[in-house]
Amino acid sequence: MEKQPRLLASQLLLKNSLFEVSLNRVLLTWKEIATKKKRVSGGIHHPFKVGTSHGVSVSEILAVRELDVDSETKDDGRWQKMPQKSTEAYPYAFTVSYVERAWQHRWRCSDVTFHCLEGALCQQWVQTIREQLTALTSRPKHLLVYINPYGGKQQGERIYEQKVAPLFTLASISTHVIVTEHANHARDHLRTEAELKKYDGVVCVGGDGMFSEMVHGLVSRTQRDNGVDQNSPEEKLVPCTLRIGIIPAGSTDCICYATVGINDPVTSALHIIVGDAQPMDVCSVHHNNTFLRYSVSLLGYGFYGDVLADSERKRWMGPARYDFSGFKTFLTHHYYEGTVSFLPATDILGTPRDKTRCRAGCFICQHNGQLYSEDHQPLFLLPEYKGGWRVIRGKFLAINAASMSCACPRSPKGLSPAAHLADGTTDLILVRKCSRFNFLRHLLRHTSKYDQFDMNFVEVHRVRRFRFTPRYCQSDSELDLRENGKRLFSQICRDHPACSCSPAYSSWNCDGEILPHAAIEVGLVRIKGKILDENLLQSAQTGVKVHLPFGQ
Ligand SMILES: Nc1ncnc2c1ncn2[C@@H]1O[C@H](COP(=O)(O)OP(=O)(O)OP(=O)(O)O)[C@@H](O)[C@H]1O
Repeated sequence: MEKQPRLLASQLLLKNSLFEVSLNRVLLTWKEIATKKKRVSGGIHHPFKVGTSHGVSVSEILAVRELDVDSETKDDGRWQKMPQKSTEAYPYAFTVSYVERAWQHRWRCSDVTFHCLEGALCQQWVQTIREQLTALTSRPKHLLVYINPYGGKQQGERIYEQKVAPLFTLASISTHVIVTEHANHARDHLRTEAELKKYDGVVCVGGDGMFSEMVHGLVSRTQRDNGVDQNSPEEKLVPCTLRIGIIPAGSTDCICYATVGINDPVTSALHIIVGDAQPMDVCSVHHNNTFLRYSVSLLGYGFYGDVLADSERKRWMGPARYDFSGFKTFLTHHYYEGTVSFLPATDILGTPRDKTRCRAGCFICQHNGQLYSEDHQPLFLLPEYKGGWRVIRGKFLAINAASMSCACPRSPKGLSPAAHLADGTTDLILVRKCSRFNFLRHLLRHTSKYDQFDMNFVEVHRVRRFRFTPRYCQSDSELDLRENGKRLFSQICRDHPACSCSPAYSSWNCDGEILPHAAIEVGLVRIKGKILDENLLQSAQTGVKVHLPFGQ
């Protein structure tokens, strides 16, 4: 790495020991100076070992502030440490708040306070560090925050006020906070009223449903402002300029978990503050050339659709409704007949069953993503688009399209562990009709180290587009009259699951929302941002810049 010129270097006091503190454009470092008389005065324990160098990347410094040493040590009646002689000799101090990487992808805010001999030196340090922070252009300064007070355990407001707002204040981020009053409040506000030019990003405090509202609001607004028709699957979408941050406060928070590696509001807030971003693939779902929804994680028909439909009727149960409905749906063991057509992604690196895992700076995403950059020819001109469709008819317990691993705390490797966040594909998983026992084996493998695709009734394809048509209709609106009797009968069966007959239709679970149509066509659009976090793909921010939708 190129050696950076030093901006400042001084000997400063830290926890009663002298440190050589140095700053360049990239790093703030401090190293204890080994002297015979190591301690300047009386000994308190400190965690820094002599001679060990400590460093924090400038991009992970949250704030710097001058400290009023007098007020820090004056007697206000509360318990406090005895004033140290050393701080009398070094009466000026500044504190640097920075990101500390804790365990399991968890980030925490840490402080380090340096004491100086002179006030001018202290101010110089504060000013120089502030200048470096101001130069970081990817950091947000003004955020629009939506809180769902009813998501998850209904703790959204408390989580924001107690854990997130103080960090935004520390980092000098101004916020406009809206507590939603009804479902789709955030989506509609973003789509119509929000003065987006005033903000550097939008943040949702809630679960996957709230994130989905933000995606729909922002993407729709951008297309409308630019005169783009979302109903046409061939239409090239205009990129959004704002990013979306997620503070997890929902029931499953699958998107946060899959992108950050952990569901922790403080970690997510810190990722937002330092301006991390992660590109994401987005599926657009159409029915008869009418746009229905976007999906960023799971599109599930059959099992996951039925679980959602049942759990929505049991919202009063809280997060436990998913367990209850999951168990109930497993017992009903309904399968659905239909035709799945899909366009395999043949020009890409990686397969759904390889051992790769998407990480920040993922090579596969970068390589495959090149295909979708604006500099390349439209996808529908690629040879594979001409007649490359495959068709599978059958009886399915589940049809799932995973645009990301869909990892969550219950299934840490996810529905499709090797799926990529931003490679322009989705993993289509078909689970054919099988015994309850085999289906249970398949489901349990999501929570174990065993391959959930290594079963003869399961197949997985990495695809660019797919369609599904249920057996009993050409399309939902062109129902075959002869089948009407079956549909009616199936509805009765659905209402009375003791009957062993399977209903004709399931619902699509689109990122936790029910879709009103069974017959759908799915293509991918691209939401693009940039990746700054080096350890993992994980970052709380999603750079919302939509690129190519796929054409036929
Ligand atoms: N004020 C509100 N009142 C009622 N519903 C709301 C309100 N604000 C948002 N919603 C809706 O609540 C639904 C669920 O919200 P959210 O995703 O935040 O929590 P969750 O469903 O518990 O979590 P997850 O989606 O992660 O399982 C969303 O679809 C959203 O549209």
